[in-house]
Amino acid sequence: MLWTLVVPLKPLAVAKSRLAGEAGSAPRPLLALAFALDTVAAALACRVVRDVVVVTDDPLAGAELGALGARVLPETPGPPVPPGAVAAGGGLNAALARGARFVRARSPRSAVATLNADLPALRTAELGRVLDSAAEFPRAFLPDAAGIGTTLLAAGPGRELAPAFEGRSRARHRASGAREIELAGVDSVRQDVDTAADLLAALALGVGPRTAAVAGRPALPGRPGSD
Ligand SMILES: Nc1nc2c(ncn2[C@@H]2O[C@H](COP(=O)(O)OP(=O)(O)OP(=O)(O)O)[C@@H](O)[C@H]2O)c(=O)[nH]1
Ligand SMILES: C=C(OP(=O)(O)O)C(=O)O
Repeated sequence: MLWTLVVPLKPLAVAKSRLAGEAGSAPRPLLALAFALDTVAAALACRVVRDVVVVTDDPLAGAELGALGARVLPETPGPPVPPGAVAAGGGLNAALARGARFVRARSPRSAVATLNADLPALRTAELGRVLDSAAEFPRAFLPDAAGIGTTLLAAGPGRELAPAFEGRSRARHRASGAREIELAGVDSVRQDVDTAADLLAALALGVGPRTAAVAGRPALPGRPGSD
């Protein structure tokens, strides 16, 4: 099964607020952008990913992610949000639902999965295994490394995504009837980065080249875009 991924991204100026003052000298918006670029580059290289739709109102991130090959959907309908202004938006679940509607309006039988934009260690082969596993169920999700949240929520053809992110979303997605994916060896798909400790864990797994450059660390060899 081939998937269209919907990747949500907050405006960089307000993204990754829990990293504020904790991630050494790297500016937080640059880290947030690097995480998103490494996440989307790895996703675009995945054999079972047909395309990637990024839902964001951030003009810089939109331009850079578009240049990688993602389709960029503004989160706020209407005229573009001026640089420096932060759109009101409807929050993460509204952005994801908007992305899923956009995909299904064009291709009603698409398999759709959300993927968080803060997975800088994401490995293409591990994402492929998670999506292959998700294809066995009408809806499925992958818990984050902390075991509290969710990094990926998938809906097969004809199924509503029904995203219930924010906070304790693992329990919410399970209660919604989505199947929890219990694969071993997919740490890079689970390792979201919210805190300085998460960033250290991602660096230990090996991050993509853009995060490595911003964080001042070597990139994981063999990652898309690393040289
Ligand atoms: N488009 C969009 N994406 C969002 C929104 N809220 C969160 N996200 C994205 O959803 C994913 C998971 O969000 P969080 O881990 O809470 O990331 P964050 O909001 O940047 O981090 P904190 O500021 O520390 O809460 C990341 O890819 C975020 O960029 C939103 O309102 N709109
Ligand atoms: C929004 C979520 O992520 P985080 O734990 O990164 O806030 C979530 O897992 O539902």
